Amino acid sequence: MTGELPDEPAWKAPHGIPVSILTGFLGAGKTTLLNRLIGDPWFSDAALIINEFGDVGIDHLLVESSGDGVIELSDGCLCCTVRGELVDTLADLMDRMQTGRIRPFSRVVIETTGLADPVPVMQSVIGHPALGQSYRLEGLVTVVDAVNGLATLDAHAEARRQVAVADTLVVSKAELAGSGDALVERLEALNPLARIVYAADAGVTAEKLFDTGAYDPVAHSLDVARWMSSRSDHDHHHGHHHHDVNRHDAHIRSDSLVFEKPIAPKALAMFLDLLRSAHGPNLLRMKGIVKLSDDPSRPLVLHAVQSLMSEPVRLPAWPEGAAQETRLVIIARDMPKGFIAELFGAFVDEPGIGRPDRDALTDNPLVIPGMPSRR
Ligand SMILES: Nc1nc2c(ncn2[C@@H]2O[C@H](COP(=O)(O)OP(=O)(O)OP(=O)(O)O)[C@@H](O)[C@H]2O)c(=O)[nH]1
Repeated sequence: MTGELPDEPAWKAPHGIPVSILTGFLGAGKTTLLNRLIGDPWFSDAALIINEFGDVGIDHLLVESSGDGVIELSDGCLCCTVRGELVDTLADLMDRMQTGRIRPFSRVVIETTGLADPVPVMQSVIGHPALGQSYRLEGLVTVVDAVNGLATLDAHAEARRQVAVADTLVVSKAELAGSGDALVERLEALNPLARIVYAADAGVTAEKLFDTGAYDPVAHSLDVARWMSSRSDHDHHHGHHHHDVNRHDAHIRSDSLVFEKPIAPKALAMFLDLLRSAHGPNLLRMKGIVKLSDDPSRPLVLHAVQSLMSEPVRLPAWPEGAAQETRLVIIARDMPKGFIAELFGAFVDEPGIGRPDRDALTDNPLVIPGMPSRR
């Protein structure tokens, strides 16, 4: 779970119960959205973790309490509140399921409070040694209010982070806001990885919202092709000018790269180690699909939140319609322009003028102790 690359190029299916996180600033419309979706059959084998029962207004759905604060809704969804640390709640749910005290669930949705920084929540899922065996991070959904969204993004760093690290952005209250173009443009600039949907769109079902297919792009219809294509290409061709549109967003930047030649697994491992040790705290989100030299027909999918990387998944084949080349998109704070391409180039390409060379980088005395450099 700490991001070791698999030694064997075997197909590796994702494991663990998928955990989706729903966030959004105060009053953005998280509860309204959950209320609409909770009747979906998708929720019947889910466990929903919320902050307070009152928040979700599910009273009409309550049937029975299985004791100690886990309740079962009439459609089967299990519901509980966070008590103490989130990791304890997740561990407790798993324990109860395994000991037969609550009915089995096959997915988890966590609604965070409006002011929460979602990164520690995500890290508590993928960074926890024991929980990481039982759960995997499926994705982060952030609700943004079309009426107040721009002002909220201006005023609150937490709101910008919620947008910057999301897999999916849901625009609520669009019917009250006229053209939401300025908001959408701002969201795209803050996070070119995310797909943007409208809360009022009837096509937005629980399954479509929460199952990102992040780790299984062959079975799902193509999260990878989407996040690696349209808007990151746009980003390429147009440089980064729209990152400077708003001074508040100036230090959150995305950087992406495309690389055609297959990459040696070792070179990739070194690149990732160095990226995380040198840039971990500022790295908000990374997604990538990598063409490895051991078997270029089976790409590796990478996901990271800050310095924590989910276990990489080796796909059996390239997603249909996706170009068969390595693509990495990184969203980071205070990242020098072109940093990723420079660093990547040092590991996979010939070192060039103005590009740090591999030996110099791996000898860097500033590399965090304990981070293997695998020379
Ligand atoms: N018109 C309209 N109103 C909405 C929409 N979504 C939410 N609202 C309203 O916005 C207000 C806040 O919505 P909530 O769903 O409670 O927001 P929340 O994000 O759960 O709020 P907190 O729990 O306080 O963080 C409520 O009055 C909702 O009725 C929407 O899509 N359209």
